[in-house]
Amino acid sequence: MAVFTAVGLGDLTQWIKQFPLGNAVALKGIASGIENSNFFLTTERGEYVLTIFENLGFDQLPFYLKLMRHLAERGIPVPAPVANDQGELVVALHGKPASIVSKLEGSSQMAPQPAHCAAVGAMLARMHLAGRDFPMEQPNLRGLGWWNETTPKVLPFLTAANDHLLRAEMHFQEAFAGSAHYCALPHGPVHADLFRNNVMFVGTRLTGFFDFYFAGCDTWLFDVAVTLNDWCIDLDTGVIDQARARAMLDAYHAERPFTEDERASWQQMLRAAALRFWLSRLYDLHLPREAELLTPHDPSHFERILRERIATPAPELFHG
Ligand SMILES: Nc1ncnc2c1ncn2[C@@H]1O[C@H](COP(=O)(O)OP(=O)(O)O)[C@@H](O)[C@H]1O
Ligand SMILES: N[C@@H](CCOP(=O)(O)O)C(=O)O
Repeated sequence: MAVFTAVGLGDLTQWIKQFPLGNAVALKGIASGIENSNFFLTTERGEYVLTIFENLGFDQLPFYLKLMRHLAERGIPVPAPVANDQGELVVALHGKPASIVSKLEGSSQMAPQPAHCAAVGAMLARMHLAGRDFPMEQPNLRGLGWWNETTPKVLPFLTAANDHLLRAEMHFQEAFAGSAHYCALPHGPVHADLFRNNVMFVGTRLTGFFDFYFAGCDTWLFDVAVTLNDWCIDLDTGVIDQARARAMLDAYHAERPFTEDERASWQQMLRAAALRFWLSRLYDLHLPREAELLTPHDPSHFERILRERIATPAPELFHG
């Protein structure tokens, strides 16, 4: 159950009038999701998703919603936020920030084939390019600074072997972040959490990216690494599936060619992307906040991926 704030159709009768959507005619809570209260909302104008944000505040939300609007206006299939009569994308509902976005068609593809991975790679590259002229700046709030803050908080819960792994990897990533190759990486707005459950498909047709609430400005390669570490692996072992990885990387490269600095940074970035989710899962498991993570994700999944990325050479980022 992921409706933390109860809302009924009656609550929307007056509230919805500030939006150019006509009357609300149906509202249904969405059971999946772990962070916010989400509802499918039908109005006289169509199908939408109403989200009440349980953890993010009014100050933080404009970055995410304006980024989604920016991308939608440039033809990237992402939920388009609906502005109210004051031009606001975030408005209060039951005292919490809320927004209405367009509903994407399709469903998540949890057993992707190379064709799905190619579609995700191509769209990710198009999304990066479309974000180049987005004027707002917000760092990736789950970047190196957060890793440095979080590491000492989770270390007391770790085995000796994992304590060693985390300290050693943090050391390695600090050095990587200071390298000349890293400093030359192309960057801009990134999704930063483009897992299988955050993309919609109808068959092999990609119909949308959603859940932009970890987005921020970071290297594009980090986004590729996060995405590949979820879409192109054997989930039991963390080992990269070569066919799916090749399909994703080649499709990305065809839309936005990778650079030599990215090639030189690829293995390190796959490790960084694994570390990021190992750390957040450790944090959420051992130091949970209220109204979050009803069932914490398993940190050992990303510990396994990190060990695997350290031990095994990465597939070539691009040929030639
Ligand atoms: N714009 C959208 N269009 C269609 N379905 C959506 C949309 N946004 C969310 N959903 C549905 O709601 C579910 C929960 O959304 P999600 O963003 O993952 O929630 P949370 O932020 O709470 O984790 C998704 O799995 C998806 O099925
Ligand atoms: N993808 C992250 C958790 C974020 O959850 P989401 O439902 O908001 O995508 C993980 O797997 O740790």
